[in-house]
Amino acid sequence: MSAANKLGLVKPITFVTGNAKKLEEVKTILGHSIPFQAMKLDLPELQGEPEDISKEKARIAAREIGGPVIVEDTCLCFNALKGLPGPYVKWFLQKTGHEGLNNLLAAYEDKTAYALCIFSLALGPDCEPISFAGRTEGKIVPPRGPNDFGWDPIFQPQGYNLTYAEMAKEEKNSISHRRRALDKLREHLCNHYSFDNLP
Ligand SMILES: O=c1nc[nH]c2c1ncn2[C@H]1C[C@H](O)[C@@H](COP(=O)(O)OP(=O)(O)OP(=O)(O)O)O1
Ligand SMILES: [Mg+2]
Repeated sequence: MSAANKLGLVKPITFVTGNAKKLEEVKTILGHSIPFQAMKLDLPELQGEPEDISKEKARIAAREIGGPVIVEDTCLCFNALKGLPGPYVKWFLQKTGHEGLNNLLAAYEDKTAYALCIFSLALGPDCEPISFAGRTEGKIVPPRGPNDFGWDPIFQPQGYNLTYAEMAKEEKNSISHRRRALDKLREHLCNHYSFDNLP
């Protein structure tokens, strides 16, 4: 789409999340490529398929903010468990910790897993959200590395001997589920919108 056909955004996009670590990564990955502001809100933890959850989160956030929003929902999916715990990993982590997540796989040979991040963009309360998914393959291992962010210590991406937690931040951000989803979101936004009219 040529520059003339791009829609000029007049309201800044708000990234809505209650998770400071997510925000830190999103800021680092997007840099100044997309102007956005952040709003800390605890959105409901929904049930269902990952993309439906992310879209519904965006609808709720757009109603709360009354303008353009992005949200994301992150899943940790175990292949032996057909994708579970998936979107429910937050509760498994909170209640059973890294050990409990490892134990879930004790009965299975297959320790492979993937990290899935689905961003959804809603331009306003009455707009249908669009989603952008990023996925990184790996396996579940006993925890190694600093316990800074969620399940990072137990996820070892394919092709690496390090867990996400052991990797330098730039290295995680270069291959992560979040990075891959944000690459798609950034491309979509840059192709369709201009940010020149923003206050
Ligand atoms: O890169 C990551 N590395 C390690 N752990 C991660 C990552 N990304 C999310 N996580 C954790 C946070 C939460 O325990 C669960 C996702 O749940 P999820 O609902 O998407 O996140 P949240 O409630 O913390 O923030 P939000 O307000 O954006 O919903 O996985
Ligand atoms: Mg959440």
